[in-house]
Amino acid sequence: MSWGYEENNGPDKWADNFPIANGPRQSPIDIVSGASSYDKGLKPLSLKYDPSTCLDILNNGHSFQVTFADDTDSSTLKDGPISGTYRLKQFHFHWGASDNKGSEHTVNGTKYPAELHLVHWNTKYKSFGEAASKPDGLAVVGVFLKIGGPNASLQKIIDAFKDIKAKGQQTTFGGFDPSTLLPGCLDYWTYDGSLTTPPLLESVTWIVCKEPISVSADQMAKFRSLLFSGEDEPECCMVDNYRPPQPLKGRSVRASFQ
Ligand SMILES: COc1cccc(N2C=Cc3cc(S(N)(=O)=O)sc3S2(=O)=O)c1
Ligand SMILES: [Zn+2]
Repeated sequence: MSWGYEENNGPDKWADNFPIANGPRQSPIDIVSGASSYDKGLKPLSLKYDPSTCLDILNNGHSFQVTFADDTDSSTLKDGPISGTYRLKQFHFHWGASDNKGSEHTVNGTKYPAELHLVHWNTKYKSFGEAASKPDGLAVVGVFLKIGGPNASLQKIIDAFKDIKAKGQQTTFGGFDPSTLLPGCLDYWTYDGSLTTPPLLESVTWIVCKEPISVSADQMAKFRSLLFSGEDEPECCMVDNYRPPQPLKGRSVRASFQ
């Protein structure tokens, strides 16, 4: 039985096969804004994405992800809390069965209906796979989604859902610019954490944007039409694919803004 988000294989069971689930720097966390400390040494994020590096969109049975060519420095994250150059590998989302839950990080206990993760790896390592096991190997930019007007950029992604409804389905997805998914203000919180799904590796510098982007209720309903299940299996809607907040265990959360 592989990991998932059901009662019998969900977040409370992951430690059985992935003991790091109870480690010292697990993600996500609840961000208590009043407890975060403004760090004037934090630089603004430098995100430079090249739409021509966008390759395909895949339903991996846990979420859907858009994958990028990462053999050059065409799509990168620099500055912010990190040093060096991190390359964009993929982005994906987590969301709820209803609009009152779905995000992984929470802010003062508030859950958003969804959360976008843009996954980058440190080019001081030879490959994504090698970087994923290093304490400074990955940097994930998290962006909250809140219910509001329809999001034209998200609609391009939603239009591809018909080709990736079931687990394992994939289709080409080119020319998409992920910077169109970023909020206007790039103020962020940052802390040392982990992957929020197995293998739960403690290799992530988290960069969580304070400002959410909008998604309409109808667009959120389209996310919930995707399936965890494969095309030959009983249909199981892809919803509530989020891990709840984990213990802070003494970590500090820094803010790039006052
Ligand atoms: C060898 O390490 C590998 C190899 C291939 C894929 C992965 N990944 C698995 C889970 C996972 C969870 C992420 S999240 N929700 O914290 O942003 S990002 C991510 S991943 O790095 O794509 C790790
Ligand atoms: Zn994620």
